[in-house]
Formats: sequence, C-alpha cells, structure tokens
Amino acid sequence: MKVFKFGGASVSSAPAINNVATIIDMYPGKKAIVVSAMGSTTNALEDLVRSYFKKDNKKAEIFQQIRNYHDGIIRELGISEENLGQVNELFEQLEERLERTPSLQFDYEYDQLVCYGELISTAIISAFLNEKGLKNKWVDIRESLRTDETYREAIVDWKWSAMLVNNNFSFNGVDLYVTQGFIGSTTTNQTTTLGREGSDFTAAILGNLLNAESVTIWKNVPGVLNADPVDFPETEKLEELSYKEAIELSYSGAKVIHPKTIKPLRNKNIPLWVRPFDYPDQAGTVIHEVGHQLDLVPVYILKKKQALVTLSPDDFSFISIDVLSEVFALFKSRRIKVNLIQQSAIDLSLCVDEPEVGLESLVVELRKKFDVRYNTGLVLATIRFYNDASLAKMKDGRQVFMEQKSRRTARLVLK
Ligand SMILES: Nc1ncnc2c1ncn2[C@@H]1O[C@H](COP(=O)(O)OP(=O)(O)O)[C@@H](O)[C@H]1O
Ligand SMILES: N[C@@H](CC(=O)OP(=O)(O)O)C(=O)O
Repeated sequence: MKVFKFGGASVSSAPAINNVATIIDMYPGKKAIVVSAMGSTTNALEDLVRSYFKKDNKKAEIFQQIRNYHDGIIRELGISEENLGQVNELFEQLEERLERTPSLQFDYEYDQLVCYGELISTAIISAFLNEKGLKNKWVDIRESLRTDETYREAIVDWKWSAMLVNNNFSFNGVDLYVTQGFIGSTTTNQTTTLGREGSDFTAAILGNLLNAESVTIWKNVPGVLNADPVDFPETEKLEELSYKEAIELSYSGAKVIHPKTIKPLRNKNIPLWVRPFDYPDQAGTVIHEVGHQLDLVPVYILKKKQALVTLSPDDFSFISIDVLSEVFALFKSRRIKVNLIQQSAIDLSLCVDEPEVGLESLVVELRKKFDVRYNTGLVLATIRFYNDASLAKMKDGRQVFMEQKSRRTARLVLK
C-alpha cells in the first residue's frame, strides 16, 4: 500500500480537490490518503480560538467566514445534500463547542477547536470522492493515533498507535482510506495536535506503521528545491536526497517537509516522494537511502522571526556549564526553541524562535542575573554545501549579527 498526503494548498478550492481525485485515479492500488485543513483554515481557526478564549464578540463572524468558505467549495464540487450529513454535523459540533465556557488552558482549548479544519476537509473530500466513484472509507484518525497530553505539540505513543492503526486501516474490503493529518487524541479521548504543519508527519507515521511501499507528499512546488521559491527567484530542483540530508534541511527550516517526517520513514527504509500537485506525472524529488556521496549545489534555508539574545553574567563570571543549564532550563520552561548558540568567556548568544508573546518578560527574568542585549526580527540563514559565492550572495546588503561555519554548513544571523 501507499500513503499520499495532500496539504492545505492542494485542497484549497474545488478545482484543486478535483485534481486530488485525478491523482488518486491515476495511481491504482491500495492507498491511505492523509489530508490537511483546506487553504488557510487552520489560521482562521486559530483566530477563532483566540476570540473564543478572550470571550470577545468576533467568534460568530469568524465561524461564519469559515463556514461560507467551505460551503462555497461544496457548492462548486456539486456534492449532493444527502451526502453532507457528516459535514453538517461537524459544523454543528464546532458551533456547539463555541457556546461552552472555555477552561483556563489555552493549548487544550486550541486543540479541541482547531481539529475541525482537518475533520471537515476530510469529510467533504471523502463524500466527493465517493460520489465520483472513488469508493473510500473516512477514518477519524483520533481513534488510531494516540498521543500524550502535550496539547499543540503532542508526542506520539507508538505502541498504542501501532495496534490501533493496524486495526483501523486493515484494508479488508477497503482499497482507499481518507483520514486527517495533524490531529490525534489522548488515551482519554481528548483531541491533540502534532504541531503546525504536522500532516506530513502523520503521513510518515501511517507509512511506518502500515509498512507502506512509499509515502508521497503532493506539494505546490516541483519537488525539493535548493531554496524556497518565495524568497529566491532562481531555484534548482534536487532529484534525490538522502534521509540525512532531508532531515538536516527540514530541521534548519526548509518548510517543504515537516522535520519529524523523515525519522519514521528512514527507520523502515520507506522512500518519501515530494511531488508536484499540478504536474502529477512528474517525478519530483525522492528521499531515500543513498549509497554514494551526494554532490549538491548550495542549498539555502531561511528561518524567519528570529531573536538574538546575548547574556553576560552580572558578576563577570564565566559561562559555565551551570550557567548554560540554568539558561536552557528557562528557555525550555517557556517552550522557546534555541536554534544556534555561540559562547565566549563571559558572553552567551542564543538565536531563538521569537515568541509571539513573552520575550519582554523573559528578558526581565534574565536581567535578574545577566546583562542582556537582544535584537528581534532577524533571519537565521543556513547554507548547506556553501561556497564563497553563496556566502557572498547571502550577505549582500544585509547586516550580519553572527556567523558559524562547519565543513558543509554555514549559518548566519542576518537583518
Ligand atoms: N527547499 C524548498 N523546496 C521547495 N519548497 C520549499 C522549500 N523551502 C520552502 N518551501 C515552501 O514550501 C511550500 C510547501 O508546499 P505546500 O504545497 O504549501 O505544502 P503543504 O500544503 O503541504 O503545507 C512551498 O510552497 C514553498 O514555498
Ligand atoms: N492544517 C495544519 C496541518 C498541516 O500540516 O497543514 P499543511 O499540510 O497545509 O501544511 C496546519 O496548517 O498547520
């Protein structure tokens, strides 16, 4: 069997969803289809959660916008009313949840509402495919994918999930399953999410647990390129990548693949195809075990919304292991990801994901013990397989705050 994953961009309109049907038809054989929320529905649901949590008066309006967007797609797809029972029920559930008083736990409430993006998109797509003669079974992945209770960033319970996934995706009399990416549930049936853009990871989990022959993630690009085409006008497609190279690129911030996607596939030696949704007969990029040294062109990755925080102990003491562990514990408790560090005798610089809120209060906390300087709105640029020309190109016209080089990788903090 194969796993296919269609992201938000690939299911954002009726023509796109028609193309999903075309692709499924093009590739016969047993398949599990993992689907994300339509277009930018997850962002809209995030606005809805904020409004619900703050108890302001915008939630009805945001809910209606989400409903109208989906209704428009349903109309254009021409799905008949008698097959829309589940979609209507999901919208009713969401509306009903919005009437409840929220608990005090934002991350918990977030997961209970944001999951509807994926639940609704898959219900629509499953109904549409069935009407088109592509008979499929809709599966609520929350009954298979068990996680811990880290809401918004849940950790998968592989043992439980292995058993449940194999029961619920048995392929007994079913050739095509349609299910949700990004969501799961705890052993007490509370909904969780795996972290933004986590549907690629769901596809990899299913691939691993079902011993898929391959996993394909359909994207709005020709494959993995040597840079994000949004930031770089000229890019080159990479024909193949090793698992190691792919994990390095995605971890550094190449948004084409969620970083957690690689490990479950590498561990079972399952190839991952990144293929163009608009040109489904083109090969795209394959990520697999590569026996030889890859000779790649420089690959550029930009991680935006970075802050550079530099700390110096007040009393002129060294940056010891105790200081490091204290600082890292503080960042960990605030769930702030550290992406790059540099230290000298009495300076410690950390390039971190700039938190949406709370940087000021972190700085206040740090100032109890350290002299603190910081800059925000920076970019962490990574160049794999860098050379002089690629370094010069990256620095051109920008202010360099920090620079680190290893044999293959250069990392620059820039403004
Ligand atoms: N190295 C890269 N190669 C290809 N795309 C990249 C790269 N880095 C970032 N991207 C971005 O990743 C996006 C992923 O495609 P998309 O279809 O939006 O995924 P999904 O809908 O599954 O989240 C592309 O639109 C592109 O802008
Ligand atoms: N819908 C979720 C999960 C996801 O992976 O979406 P996409 O495949 O469109 O990146 C998000 O937007 O984060």
